[in-house]
Amino acid sequence: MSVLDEIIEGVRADLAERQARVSLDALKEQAVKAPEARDGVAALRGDSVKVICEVKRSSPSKGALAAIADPAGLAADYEAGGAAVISVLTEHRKFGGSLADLEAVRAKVDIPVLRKDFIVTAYQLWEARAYGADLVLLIVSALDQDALVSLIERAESIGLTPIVEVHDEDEVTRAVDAGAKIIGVNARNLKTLEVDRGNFARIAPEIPDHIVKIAESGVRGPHDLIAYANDGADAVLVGESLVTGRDPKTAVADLVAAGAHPALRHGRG
Ligand SMILES: O=C(O)c1ccccc1NCC(=O)[C@H](O)[C@H](O)COP(=O)(O)O
Repeated sequence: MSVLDEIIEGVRADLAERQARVSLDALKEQAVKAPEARDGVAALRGDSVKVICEVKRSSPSKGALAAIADPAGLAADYEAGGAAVISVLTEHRKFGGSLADLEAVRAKVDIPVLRKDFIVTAYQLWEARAYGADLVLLIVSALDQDALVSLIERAESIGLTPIVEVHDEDEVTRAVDAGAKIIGVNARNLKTLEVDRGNFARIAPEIPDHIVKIAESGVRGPHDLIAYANDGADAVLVGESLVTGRDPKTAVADLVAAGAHPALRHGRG
């Protein structure tokens, strides 16, 4: 069984437990009362390379990264540093996250918030909206094509912006065919956990111009952002280097400043 399969097995078990406790109708009622969704596409477009900053306590590849007792406080630091979007890992078993983290972060910041999880059912989309998410991650390799198409449509119909994650050219084709407006290319192979920053450069040319392109994983500092930007990234998604560093606000500000450099502006916006 691959790491991704193992994660999804745990996600499905936890999901079954939540579904037994909270009906879909109750979630829908909660979602109706949630603050209106913020525009995820608008937040990720523009002249500069945008920075998505992640609240990440642990990971299958690295184990414990940071305790993060106050996820909302960390998100506020990210926002003060100039983050465009906050990503909150809500998966619990491997990443130590929760829907409570998502809710607390969304209540604290004024920028869009991504529910980063392993979404396999529409119930999780309603959960995302009920707890305040503006964007959700949909991982192509975790879904068959019918499920991908239907989850993108459902997400958009309830006000969520889907980020569709790919790892190779075939998955780009599937994401584009399914109607993705934002595609994230993950440098981390979810089967081997190896990070290959060259993955973005190989795959990005296959993504049509009108689609927002995010380079996910492996950003250690401004030099990696610049490399991804030169290969066509509109945004980068950064977790580990921010949660393990000493000063997240300054680290984000450094990335944002690098992303705003006029030399990166060609062809963007
Ligand atoms: O981070 C992992 O080890 C991991 C393993 C299996 C599935 C997903 C995983 N991470 C999710 C992510 O995509 C990253 O958290 C995100 O792109 C940030 O990456 P990084 O800056 O390298 O922490």
